Amino acid sequence: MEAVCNGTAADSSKTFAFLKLPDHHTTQLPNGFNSSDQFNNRKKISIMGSTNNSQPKILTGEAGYVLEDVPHLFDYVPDLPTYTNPLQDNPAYSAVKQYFVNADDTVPQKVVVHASSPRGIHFRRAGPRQRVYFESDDVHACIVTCGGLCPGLNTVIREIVCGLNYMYGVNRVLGIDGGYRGFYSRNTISLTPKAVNDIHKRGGTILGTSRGGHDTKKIVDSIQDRGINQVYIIGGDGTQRGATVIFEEIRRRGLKVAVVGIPKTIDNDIPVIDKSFGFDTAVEEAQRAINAAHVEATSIENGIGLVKLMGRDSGFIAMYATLASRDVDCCLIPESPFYLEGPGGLYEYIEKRLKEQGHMVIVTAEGAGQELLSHRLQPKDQEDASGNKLLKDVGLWISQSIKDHFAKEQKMPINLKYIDPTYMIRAIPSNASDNVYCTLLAQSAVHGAMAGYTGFTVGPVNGRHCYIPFNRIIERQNKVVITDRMWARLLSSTNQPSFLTRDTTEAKKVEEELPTQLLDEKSPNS
Ligand SMILES: Nc1ncnc2c1ncn2[C@@H]1O[C@H](COP(=O)(O)OP(=O)(O)O)[C@@H](O)[C@H]1O
Ligand SMILES: O=P(O)(O)OC[C@H]1O[C@](O)(COP(=O)(O)O)[C@@H](O)[C@@H]1O
Ligand SMILES: [Mg+2]
Repeated sequence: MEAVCNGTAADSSKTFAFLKLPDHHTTQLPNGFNSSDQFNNRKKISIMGSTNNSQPKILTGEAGYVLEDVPHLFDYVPDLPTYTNPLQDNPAYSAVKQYFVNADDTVPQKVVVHASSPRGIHFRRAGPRQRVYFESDDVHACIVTCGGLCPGLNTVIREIVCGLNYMYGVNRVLGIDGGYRGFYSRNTISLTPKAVNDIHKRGGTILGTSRGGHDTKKIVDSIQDRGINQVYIIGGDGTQRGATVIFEEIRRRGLKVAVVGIPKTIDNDIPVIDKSFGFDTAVEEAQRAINAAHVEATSIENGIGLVKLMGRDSGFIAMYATLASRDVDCCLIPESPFYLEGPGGLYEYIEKRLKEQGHMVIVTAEGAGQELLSHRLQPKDQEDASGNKLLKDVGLWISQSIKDHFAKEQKMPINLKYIDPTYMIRAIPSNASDNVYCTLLAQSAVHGAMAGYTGFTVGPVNGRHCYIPFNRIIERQNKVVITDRMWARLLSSTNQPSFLTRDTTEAKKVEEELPTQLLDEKSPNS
């Protein structure tokens, strides 16, 4: 490959721009975007952020244009050579009109606009670049999977290995065994296209996973000792937090190591991206549990089928599974507080439904109603090894509460069947659409690392894959907004009460708290 040496932030002319945008720090940044792969129309753009610390890298342009950019290796490694991208000689790409994404391509976060709207926040478009910052023979990549299982993990692993090999001729890829702690306490696995050929057909992760055990210093020591220069980290919100501190430590040490996050969350609680891999599969598989609950409920007098689905803080799986099924009479999610007793409560609704149709199906997300049972079942505030709050089993609690209520004064004989398919759902392989999605995620991740970007998570924003800075991924959780039309669609489909009637002050509080968070964002469920 032909090597060209670029100037870097360190040796560029020091132009500083001071700007203030809502929700971001005002910082100063040397105007170091002197790579051919950066903005060509640089004159129009002011830069905010910092190239050598962990402040967001924000560029602003005309008409309210804002680019929330991702770090690049040349931000802190001086005199980096670049190479021609081997993709241009790849037969698979020979018929493609434009191999490489335009260096100026960015993707808007907000697609619904008015004539007078500012252009708003954008992210750098993912894809292959004309020049790469690694020579194929020099790449030594590693892949790690952390957190809970999710359909599609093996597909992402497979496609990173195959993408690196088939597109960039990279032969050295290590699998880290058993999550973050595997960096320093376990053996590694050599990953070749042959070794990963069939793994997408299996659930789980061939690398193993774990919670807890994140020791940043030991992890980066291990990366440095092994000579790894591309780190692909697949995991949820906790994992992306871990990836952020690994990236910061790598930058502090001045290492030429690209750190790339691939978002994994079965319950879709990662913000900014359209949706996470495994989510479609989970919604589809949840139908089997809901169908079983429906069959049980309709086969017996006053049958109630209750299904608990994943979703600690975000009720997307429950909401979409309910909307997809049409057999569900009531969906309970963490974002929408509910109550049992009195007018407008769950008991009243159950009684009404049983009288009307003789059966009913209830779907609850695992995080729903936690405030109602916070003082029951388990001693309070237990955590898993990663520090996630352990939830009480809302399914068991609701089952018992409903049974007790209808048994009281022999009110009404009911037959309740409780189904918890959590681990059966998350252990299956991904479905066809998630498999395609995983391929795009993995290939976008590989293109980004080869192009020298680092400290980013990859994911689709309004259908286009983007490089999103870590801070945007970890700053908040994606949640169902119950004042959006999607939740209204659900309420009108199930005819369940909104549970906002008991106490108008409670209702008002919910309204005040929830809608504003997404006003400036694309709401994924609107
Ligand atoms: N704030 C954090 N800093 C560093 N590592 C973290 C942080 N939060 C979680 N982790 C690590 O990330 C890994 C996965 O986190 P976890 O919350 O269990 O799953 P998920 O990534 O699916 O949310 C664990 O090894 C955990 O130690
Ligand atoms: O029993 P485990 O392995 O801790 O996993 C249970 C948790 O994993 C999940 O499926 C996913 O959680 P993460 O996104 O944090 O991995 C949750 O819905 C559930 O509470
Ligand atoms: Mg998590």
